[in-house]
Amino acid sequence: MKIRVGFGFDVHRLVTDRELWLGGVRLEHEKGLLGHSDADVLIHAICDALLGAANMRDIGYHFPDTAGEFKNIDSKILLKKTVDLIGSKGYSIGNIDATICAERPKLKTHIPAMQQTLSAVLGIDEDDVSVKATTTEKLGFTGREEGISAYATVLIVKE
Ligand SMILES: Nc1ccn([C@@H]2O[C@H](COP(=O)(O)O)[C@@H](O)[C@H]2O)c(=O)n1
Ligand SMILES: C[C@@]1(CO)OP(=O)(O)OP(=O)(O)OC[C@H]1O
Repeated sequence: MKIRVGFGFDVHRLVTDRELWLGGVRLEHEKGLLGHSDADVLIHAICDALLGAANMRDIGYHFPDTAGEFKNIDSKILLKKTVDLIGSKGYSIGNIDATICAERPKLKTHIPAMQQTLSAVLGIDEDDVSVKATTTEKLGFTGREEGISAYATVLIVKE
């Protein structure tokens, strides 16, 4: 059995007049994340972690932000495509551990919905998808609520 680890990181800017999508879940907030897609920063970090683990470049390589087909796309679709990409190299997902850095909104009550949504798209147990949240204690761009960042670590396996 081959076991590989991967790491992903992403940032998107918070702006008015955009929906806020995190972990495949739409949250009520006065601002949303700006991007070519729905800008789901958590899903993008997970996609990059999965692609990195399989040594298959990154999200922008497979889904360029210059392509009309990805404009405002639901990032859950990109996540499913990413699972299929690593599957084409024989890999399946062991587990995922991720952290969202956001001053606001409070995310703790939404974490179970994110875990449920992500595990369904990924085709793995909810117990294998960990999502955590932290503020950055009002420091930096996340602390000033200019943006939200996310980090993800994954383990993938090939029998
Ligand atoms: N957007 C967020 C940020 C944090 N949480 C929860 O609060 C806990 C404490 O956060 P600190 O940044 O002050 O350490 C954190 O462990 C999360 O449980 C949250 O729900 N939403
Ligand atoms: C997802 C893609 C594609 O719609 O666009 P964005 O939503 O701008 O997100 P980013 O994290 O910059 O990653 C790559 C992209 O090509």
